[in-house]
Amino acid sequence: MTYSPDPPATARPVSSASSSASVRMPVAHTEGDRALETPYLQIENVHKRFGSFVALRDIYLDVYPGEFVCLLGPSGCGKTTLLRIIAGLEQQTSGRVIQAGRDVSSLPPAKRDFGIVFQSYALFPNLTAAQNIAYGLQNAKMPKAQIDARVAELLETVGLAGFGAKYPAQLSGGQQQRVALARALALSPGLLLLDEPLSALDAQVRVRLRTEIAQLQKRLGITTIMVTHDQAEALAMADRAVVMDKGYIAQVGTPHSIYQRPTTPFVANFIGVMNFLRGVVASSGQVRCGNLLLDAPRNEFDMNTPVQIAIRPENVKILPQQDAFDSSLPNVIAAELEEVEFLGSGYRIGMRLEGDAKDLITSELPADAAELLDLQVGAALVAQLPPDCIQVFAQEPVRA
Ligand SMILES: Nc1ncnc2c1ncn2[C@@H]1O[C@H](COP(=O)(O)OP(=O)(O)OP(=O)(O)O)[C@@H](O)[C@H]1O
Repeated sequence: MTYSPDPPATARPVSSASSSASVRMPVAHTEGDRALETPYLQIENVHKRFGSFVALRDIYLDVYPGEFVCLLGPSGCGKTTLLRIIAGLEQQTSGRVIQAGRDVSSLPPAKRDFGIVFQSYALFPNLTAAQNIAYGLQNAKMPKAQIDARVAELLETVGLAGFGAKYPAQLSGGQQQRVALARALALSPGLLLLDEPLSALDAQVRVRLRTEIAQLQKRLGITTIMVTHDQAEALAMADRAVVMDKGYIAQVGTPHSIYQRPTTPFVANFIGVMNFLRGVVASSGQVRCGNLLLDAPRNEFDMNTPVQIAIRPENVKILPQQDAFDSSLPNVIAAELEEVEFLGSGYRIGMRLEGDAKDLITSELPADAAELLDLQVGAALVAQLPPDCIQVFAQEPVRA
């Protein structure tokens, strides 16, 4: 599945309930060619309250056949609640869930068409791997010979051929999660729901399994929605990520577009690392941060509007000392090295800008570039903030 890197976003209507909330914008739901397709799953204006607490508001989302969508956001933003509503494990306060053209909004989970994997494996401890996988097939009254063949096929699919007779306690966390995945796929559901399926695993298994799940999902072509709070996981696995904040959708897009063009400081700060510098608009293409006048992309803000400019650490360049005097280069600034962190493949450094802004700016450097520099704390550095790598946002609190 391919998406254009800079797709035209289509917007869905904002409900009357949301029109009063100026921070909530119509959200982009589909990208590129997919906007012309019929969605497999449609979330229409879903709201969820627990008592007086609003857990979800104005949720519109279209998920396309075969798509892998990640619901991503900080703890408590509502991603699990949304997944549970899609499964029918939680009832929305209002709004509709349409799957394969069928309104499933009020159907119990058993009447819906999905397989689900939870964070906590949730296997029956007294059943073998094969029996766990066979469980739903037996309930569906499939003949035994067919069940045996299907279980063998599923064990093979999840890389556990030969492990069918083992009990959960005899399997590693990663293997148990593969069994849970095979069980979720057993009845060939139309939709696969994954609720933080990797978060209980150690880092290495987690990375291996995420690649395997993503490959399997593509091979099977099964429409998949995964909840995660791990942005690296979402960026690595998803066709599209849905970034949520405090019960609403902050941005939907390909991992690439969300990383490169976050639409709010919250998204910019949540996905990857972002430097922010506060300032005021000096002209449509310039922002003044303290005594620094920085070139920035043209923006729509009025003169003197308080704004913040954002730039990713990997885009902050460290220049040779002599370039400090090269007036043809834009946004060259003097800084003092304050922190050095070795990342393995390179270094992350923190620099205090000279002048009255005194902000701390982070830069990431490949090891070979860093080795040419004097990375002693207190060293004078010359940094550059390339204007085409800068985004200008309204000044609002950065929430993370
Ligand atoms: N049954 C419930 N009763 C009351 N409040 C609830 C209930 N379930 C969830 N909430 C609240 O709704 C909000 C969203 O919860 P949810 O579990 O969807 O968040 P999340 O984004 O999945 O967070 P986490 O990553 O920590 O699991 C939270 O503030 C949570 O406390």
